[in-house]
This record gives sequence, structure tokens and C-alpha cells, in this order.
Amino acid sequence: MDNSLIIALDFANKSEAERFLAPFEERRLFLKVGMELFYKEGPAIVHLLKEKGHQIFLDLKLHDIPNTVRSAMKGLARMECDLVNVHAAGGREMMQSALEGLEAGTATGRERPNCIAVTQLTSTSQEQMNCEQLIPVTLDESVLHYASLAKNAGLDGVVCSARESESIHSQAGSSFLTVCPGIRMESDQVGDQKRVATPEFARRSGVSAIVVGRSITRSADPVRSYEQWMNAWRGVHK
Ligand SMILES: O=c1ccn([C@@H]2O[C@H](COP(=O)(O)O)[C@@H](O)[C@H]2O)c(=O)[nH]1
Repeated sequence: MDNSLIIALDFANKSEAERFLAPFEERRLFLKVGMELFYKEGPAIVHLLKEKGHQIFLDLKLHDIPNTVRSAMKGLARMECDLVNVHAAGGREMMQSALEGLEAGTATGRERPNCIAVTQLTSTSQEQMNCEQLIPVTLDESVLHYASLAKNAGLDGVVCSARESESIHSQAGSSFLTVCPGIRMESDQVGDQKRVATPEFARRSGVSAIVVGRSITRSADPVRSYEQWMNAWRGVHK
């Protein structure tokens, strides 16, 4: 998990995802399956990608009452993903129920998937959080609060911006995972993301894993782009 670059497989269907993956040939990747692809293809897409040897982050961001999240996680655990997530805003009891569900659904002898909590989406700004969510603190305070709630609930880490990773690690310890989307090269379009950081910044800040979507998936040469990203993330200068 540590130092992974997770590619966000944000495609409309299996054919588009397979077309993107074809030039990577035998390479084993860490792939994120999100709502768009999962809601179209269901568990079969996860099984297919696992069979090909990829690691899977199933990014469904569960947020519901504890009983529903427990049952849903029990089902997700059977897919044998490597990483799943919930929204920390669902609260400590919901997060504990998520873990109970994962443990109940994990086959004997296997390790349960890592479970992390979204703190504040990387598309959320200070203003949006204050004015629309009516949370009257700074964004950093809100993220740190949710990280501490997730840690106390027993979760393995959080989704946050790379900008917040250092303070989360100081508070929760370096083994608590910080999985960070909203990563952009200086030359990239930011799009809908608000709290962005470069891969170099993420590395220097001790981020556990970065999530990269459009900068690779929409590139004219995804394999070359992936290699450039890996070099930037690992600090290899070419
Ligand atoms: O706070 C969050 C949580 C999840 N995401 C997901 O990460 C990728 C980012 O894609 P880019 O194209 O690199 O912006 C996407 O799948 C989101 O659903 C996030 O961005 N922020």
C-alpha cells in the first residue's frame, strides 16, 4: 500500500476500461474502481481486474446508518478488494460498523481489506464547507477532526488532500494511511479539484498513496504518462 500510485479508473463501462488497460500489458497496477464503473458493471469488474493481478481500491464512499453500512461492507469484503472507504461524516458508530461488516465478510485465513474514511472531499473549499455544510471551523481543523474520529473508530487511514497529510501523520502516527487524490502536475488542468498538490509535494509530505485520474486516463499516451507520474512520485529524475 505504501508509496502506491493508484490510477482512478473513471470510465463509463468495462470496454472503455479494458481499452485503457490494454497497452499496460502484463503490468500489475493499483486501480481505483469508483461509482461510475461499479454501478455499470457491478462486482464482475472487480473480479476481472483481480484475476489479472491488479490491486483494487473500491471507492464507493459508504455513508448511511450503521446497520446498512455493516451489511453492505460484509458484501464488499467478499470481493476481496485491497482497500474500501466510507465518509467520516457518517460518524464513529458507522465507521466501527463498517469494520465489523468487513471482518464478518472476510474469508477465514484472509486479511480484511484496509478501510479508510473520506475527511473532506478534495473538491471542497473552505468557503463551501463553511457556507454549504455550515461547519464553522477551518478546513484543516475539520479534516484533522475527521481523521481523529476515523483513527478512534479503528480505521486504517483517511482520504485527504496531500496538503493535510503531514499534520494527520503528526496526530495519528505515520502508519495511519493518507490516501490523496487531487494530485496535479504544475502543467495540468485543476478541473473540479480545489485542494491540489504536485506529486513532488505529496512525496515530501510523506503521503502514503496518491490517486491520479484524468491526468493519466485522458492522456494521449497513458503508459508514458504513467511512467512520468511514477518517476515524479518516486523522485526519480530522468
Ligand atoms: O476527496 C476525494 C475523494 C475521491 N476522489 C476521487 O479521486 C479521483 C481523482 O480523479 P482526478 O481525475 O485525478 O481528479 C476521482 O475518481 C475522484 O472520484 C477525489 O478526487 N477526491
